[in-house]
Amino acid sequence: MSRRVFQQFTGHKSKTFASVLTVANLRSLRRDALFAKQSVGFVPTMGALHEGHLALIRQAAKENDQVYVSIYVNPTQFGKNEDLSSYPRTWPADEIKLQALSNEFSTNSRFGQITAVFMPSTEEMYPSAPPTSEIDGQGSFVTITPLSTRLEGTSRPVFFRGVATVCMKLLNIVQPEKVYFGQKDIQQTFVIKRMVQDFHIDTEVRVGSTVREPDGLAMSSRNVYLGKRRRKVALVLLDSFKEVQQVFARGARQRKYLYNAAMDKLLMVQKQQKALPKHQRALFEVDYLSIADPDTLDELEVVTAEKGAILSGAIKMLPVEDPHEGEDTGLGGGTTTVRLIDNIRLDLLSAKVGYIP
Ligand SMILES: Nc1ncnc2c1ncn2[C@@H]1O[C@H](COP(=O)(O)OP(=O)(O)OP(=O)(O)O)[C@@H](O)[C@H]1O
Ligand SMILES: CC(C)(CO)[C@@H](O)C(=O)[O-]
Ligand code: BAL
Repeated sequence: MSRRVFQQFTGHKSKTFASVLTVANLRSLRRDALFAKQSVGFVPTMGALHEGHLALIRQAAKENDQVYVSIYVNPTQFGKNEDLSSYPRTWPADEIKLQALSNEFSTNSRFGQITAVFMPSTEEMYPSAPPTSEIDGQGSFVTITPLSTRLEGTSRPVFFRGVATVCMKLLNIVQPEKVYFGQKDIQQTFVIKRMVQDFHIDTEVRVGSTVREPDGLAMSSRNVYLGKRRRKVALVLLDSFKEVQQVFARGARQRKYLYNAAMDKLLMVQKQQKALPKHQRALFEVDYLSIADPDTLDELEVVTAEKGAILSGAIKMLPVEDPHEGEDTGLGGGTTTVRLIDNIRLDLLSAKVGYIP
């Protein structure tokens, strides 16, 4: 929807943001901001915007004069058999959400303005060579090891190389005072912080809390693939974290007790689902469960009450079996495996009241 049509549709007088396609144009805007002594906060995304993204943009607008958002589905972070081609691309809906936010900010002097939405082409982002997703592919890459090789990196071996590479490019282009990432992708925040530190990038990394659906499921652009049946079972990962919170609140500190509390829950629900007829069940596989140091993301053998831990994991919701006529199987008809990640901060205070931080 064009901006004019949007205004007619909503009756709002919109504050305009520039949709920027090239590095040169983005840099020119950035120079204007610098000369005007306006601070810039930057929110990188892959689009298909939801409340998680909007919360990061709100945080950026509270802390900066100007907000730049990027929408770019970065090919190098997708493995060869991952969902690059089917990743949701929803620009008209994204534009409406950004415009609504922009209007909200323009009526409140405590908020900065969304100034630019950067939507580069792949030729613009990878100027000298076509991007590759091969593990041993050639190209100009940023690798942050060993952090990138564990947890998410085990299942997605090129993922963090792609993320670090594209974020390095984006940070070089935007040069924001602050850059915003979501806690939902916790390992990504560690990789980016390490990159910023090790390459002396002049920006502050800010991490926004995970935004959840009313029942607790972490919002994710990929949730649209789930459909009703898998959506119900998808909560099992968070439920397994709640089991860990309970045993931690009761005094368990050793990894094996904490780990087993989560795993028992996951295996129990898996068994229940397997026992159901094919047309009713939603099967899933556990990819990993991690209980890690909140400062380093190294796995912990013992979790102390003082320090706590980051509890994270990933499950794969397998394709919907025997869908019945008219069943809501989600975008893609239930044929795709949907990989879900989540994490919580495990600490005594929140464990005692079962709060999900
Ligand atoms: N539920 C959420 N709460 C807070 N931040 C989020 C949430 N979901 C995503 N983000 C953050 O938004 C930024 C852009 O993420 P991205 O565009 O990949 O969306 P996504 O929902 O994570 O999609 P995906 O399905 O690929 O996981 C990242 O910093 C990510 O951590
Ligand atoms: C940070 C990011 C935009 C890089 O492509 C992506 O990994 C994401 O959306 O989390
Ligand atoms: N939110 C992380 C982007 C990805 O899963 O590819």
